Amino acid sequence: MAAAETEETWQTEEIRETGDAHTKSAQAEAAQPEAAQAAQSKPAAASLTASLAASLTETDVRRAVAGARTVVVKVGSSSLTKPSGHLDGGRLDALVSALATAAGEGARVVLVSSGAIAAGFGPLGFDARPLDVATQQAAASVGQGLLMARYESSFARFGVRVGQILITAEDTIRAAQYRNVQRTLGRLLDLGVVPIVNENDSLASNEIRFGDNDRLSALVANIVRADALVLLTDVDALYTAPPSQPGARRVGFVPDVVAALGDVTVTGPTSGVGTGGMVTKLEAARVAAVSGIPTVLTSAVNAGPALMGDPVGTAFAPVKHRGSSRRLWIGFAAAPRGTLVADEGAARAVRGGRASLLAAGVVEVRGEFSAGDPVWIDDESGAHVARGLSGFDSEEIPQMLGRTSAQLRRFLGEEYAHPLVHRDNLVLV
Ligand SMILES: Nc1ncnc2c1ncn2[C@@H]1O[C@H](COP(=O)(O)OP(=O)(O)O)[C@@H](O)[C@H]1O
Ligand SMILES: N[C@@H](CCC(=O)OP(=O)(O)O)C(=O)O
Repeated sequence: MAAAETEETWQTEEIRETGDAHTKSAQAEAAQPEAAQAAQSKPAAASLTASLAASLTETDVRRAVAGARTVVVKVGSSSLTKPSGHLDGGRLDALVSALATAAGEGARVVLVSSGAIAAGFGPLGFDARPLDVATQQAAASVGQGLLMARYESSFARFGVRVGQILITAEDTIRAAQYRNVQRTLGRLLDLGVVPIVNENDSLASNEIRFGDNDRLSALVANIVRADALVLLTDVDALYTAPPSQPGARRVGFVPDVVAALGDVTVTGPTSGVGTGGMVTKLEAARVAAVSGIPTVLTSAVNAGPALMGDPVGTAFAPVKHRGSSRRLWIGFAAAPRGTLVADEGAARAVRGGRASLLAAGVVEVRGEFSAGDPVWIDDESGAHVARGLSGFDSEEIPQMLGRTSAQLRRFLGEEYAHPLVHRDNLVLV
């Protein structure tokens, strides 16, 4: 690696408000007339800025990781597999040794493991990672089984049991299914099992999928209320530019990942088997940071030292505030399926962070979606205001537009007298 020697630390500048509405409390009054909503809405910016003030030092972050009661560790395909499309058992065993040691010391460990596709294409006779979705899904189906078999035997060396959890974005954005995932993960941890999580690649449809396990790991960290997130990859740390570029400097500590995003050059995967590259790892660190979770990013061979709090890789400070975990899922988990266009008053009320989106303030519906699907809420100029879960199927909505709750009740029935998007189901963007 041509990375240079100088270690760099970003100083915390004034924290910018970046549209991280996922951190904003939108516990709001029930839907009200627009004027009342606007009058009661308090600007969230001041409290948001205060809550985003990152104040932890690198030592604090390292200590938090070492002392984490619950830790989520994500490992990438390139750290577990060979370019030929087969598992690299030796590297997998080394990772498991580090995780089992942490578990043996009392940590509740969740492993988010990539590698299903990368471990499956070789046994299927392909020379390189397949490009078409159907073959990727077939490879994942084969590779996931191989991966779990190897994890089971490797953890068994330490008397540790593992459990497989395959998640689709679709399974988890709805409240009931989200709680189901949360409950299963919690119970596995209570039973002393190491849950091994991956996206359900064989079944996830392309339109609605995480696509990368970096973001998934941050969301899982949120769902299990982890105390730390460790991202393991094939590079020892974050650099100011892709490490192959001359002059790239290693970054030891990032006090404010939001500000840092503008200061580093990152690219997608370079390994041929990874999917998101450094772009999605920074996104994961950002999601973790706004969830109040410290993150360390380093290479898989550094898993043990990272978990012990040694100064390896890059440490990312969290912000103080821990947002609602379910809101994060709404904000990050899935691509919106359609759009509800809000009029000026409704857009203002929603932006205020305290209002549901009522049919009375919606002028247009676009796209085809079902109740519970994620949708954009746009203003009339086309700017995104929020993401939310629709309360109705798209085909039901046109007859509701512009009508008050009383009119909806009278003309369409009680079941229609509800917000199109309830305030608990939306996040500002
Ligand atoms: N600024 C950067 N600092 C460090 N690595 C970077 C940067 N920009 C791009 N990368 C690349 O990101 C790669 C890791 O991403 P990826 O291949 O998706 O790994 P994984 O399979 O572990 O998810 C590294 O090998 C590195 O080449
Ligand atoms: N879910 C996919 C991996 C997706 C992914 O994020 O891969 P990577 O960039 O290697 O962490 C698989 O198991 O093949």
